[in-house]
Amino acid sequence: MSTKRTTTPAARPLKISVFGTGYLGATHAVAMAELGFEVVGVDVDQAKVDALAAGKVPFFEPGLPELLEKTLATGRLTFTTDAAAAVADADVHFVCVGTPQQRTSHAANLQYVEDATLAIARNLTRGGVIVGKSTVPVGTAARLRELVAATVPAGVDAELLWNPEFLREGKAVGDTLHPDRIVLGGVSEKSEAVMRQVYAAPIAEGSPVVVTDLPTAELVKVSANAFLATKISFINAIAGVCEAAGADVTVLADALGHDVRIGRQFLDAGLGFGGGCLPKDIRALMHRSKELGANRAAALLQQVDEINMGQRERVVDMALEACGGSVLNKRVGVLGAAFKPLTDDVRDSPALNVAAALHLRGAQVTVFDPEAGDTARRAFPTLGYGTSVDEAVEECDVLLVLTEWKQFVDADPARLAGLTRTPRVIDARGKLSAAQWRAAGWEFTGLGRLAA
Ligand SMILES: NC(=O)c1ccc[n+]([C@@H]2O[C@H](COP(=O)([O-])OP(=O)(O)OC[C@H]3O[C@@H](n4cnc5c(N)ncnc54)[C@H](O)[C@@H]3O)[C@@H](O)[C@H]2O)c1
Ligand SMILES: O=c1ccn([C@@H]2O[C@H](COP(=O)(O)OP(=O)(O)O[C@H]3O[C@H](CO)[C@@H](O)[C@H](O)[C@H]3O)[C@@H](O)[C@H]2O)c(=O)[nH]1
Repeated sequence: MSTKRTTTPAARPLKISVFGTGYLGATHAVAMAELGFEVVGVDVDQAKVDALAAGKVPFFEPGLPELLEKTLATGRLTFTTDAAAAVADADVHFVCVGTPQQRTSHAANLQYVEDATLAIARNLTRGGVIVGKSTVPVGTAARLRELVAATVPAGVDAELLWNPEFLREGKAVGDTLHPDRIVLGGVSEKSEAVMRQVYAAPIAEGSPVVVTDLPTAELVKVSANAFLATKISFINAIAGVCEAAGADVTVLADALGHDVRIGRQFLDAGLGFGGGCLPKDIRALMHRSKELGANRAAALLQQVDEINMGQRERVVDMALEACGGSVLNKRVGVLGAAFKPLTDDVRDSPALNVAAALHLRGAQVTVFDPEAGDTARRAFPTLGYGTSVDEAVEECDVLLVLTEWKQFVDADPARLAGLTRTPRVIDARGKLSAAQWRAAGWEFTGLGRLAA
């Protein structure tokens, strides 16, 4: 009996294009190359592409420069501004471009996502999978699908699916290589198989895969950020009660955190959330919820946003109070400019908002941040900047700790006290030891920690 042998051609390794090489896209491109794929990163910003191609990460992200250098050396990773060439050669195309907040409506600006998706669709010469990773309002992917269908050249088989990203800045490399979940929205059997190939390594490690429809995938992402934001605003609201009642919000948060249903993470009271994600994402969800008539979600998020922004005003008021009602001509030392430690990102930074508000009231502000000095200076060129903790502290009438970099938390309060005009500190992130600073002669105020 003769057996007919069917030979399946060995699968060609997938080639990947990544559109947008900012905080998300650069990390994703490097991580995909680290996983063994041939990757091309595409951006409209020539300077960014040149820097990455030369092995320089244009922002601060721990571990990324080393991995960029390593993957560039393999020859698997390249960067270009030539969308057509990048698309023609790849099988899977990730959309990682920005979705910033629109100035007036607070809705997400989807222009970049549309442009990048269209650039991919227009240049597809054979079948391909377009994978949305940017954070978008629910309903966007379905609309993009129609655009793609109307744009791809005749006979080309293109699919669009949504695979939102949950990485944190400062931990972006680890989060990308070892995601705590992989959400795939709107896949077909074929594109699901392709995505399982892309994420074979984390799936083998145990990352759960959630396969769902497009709207659910889009909403998982913004709901995750909305929940995190709500948790922070919750603890900040409770911090207000603690202050009024003479309780300590840090001890309270620790006690709450022992309940596994609540958990300790994202219960750090203080200056509140900022950055390129949480603030804009809750506002975009607020806007979209109203459009959809889901007014309760919009009302809840409005409160979350108001509580959060109120924390910045509260710290400004505390600085005014500390200086006897006015900061005019007072020297204010500010430790921290980034929206959180381990990043140089100052998008919607609470620290810089507070520094700028005090500057506007006539204070002589000196800001120091170990990594975000340059980005801060570009965003707020009129503020004063120091190059060390000492320079920010020197001759200050009040010191504000606005981002909890380890070097600020570990600083020696006794030595710093001697540099000031008046040793008076406001700990807006709740990470300093009140007892230690007081023992070193500082007048210490912390949000929600009056009793500490
Ligand atoms: N930063 C994060 O931690 C993070 C995490 C998860 C999700 N996200 C989401 O990812 C998206 C990107 O965020 P980001 O922080 O990386 O923004 P970013 O501003 O750092 O980067 C966006 C990049 O896209 C480029 N770009 C714009 N139009 C383009 C086009 N047509 N083709 C190619 N490149 C183009 C820009 O030049 C820029 O380099 C947003 O939707 C954000 O909400 C961000
Ligand atoms: O207990 C806490 C925890 C955080 N923050 C603040 O919250 C903000 C956001 O922090 P974090 O979530 O760690 O930063 P991002 O890198 O912006 O990451 C968020 O936004 C990303 C973009 O959407 C998502 O991918 C991540 O999952 C989500 O955590 C920062 O200003 C923090 O200082 C607090 O005030 N208290």
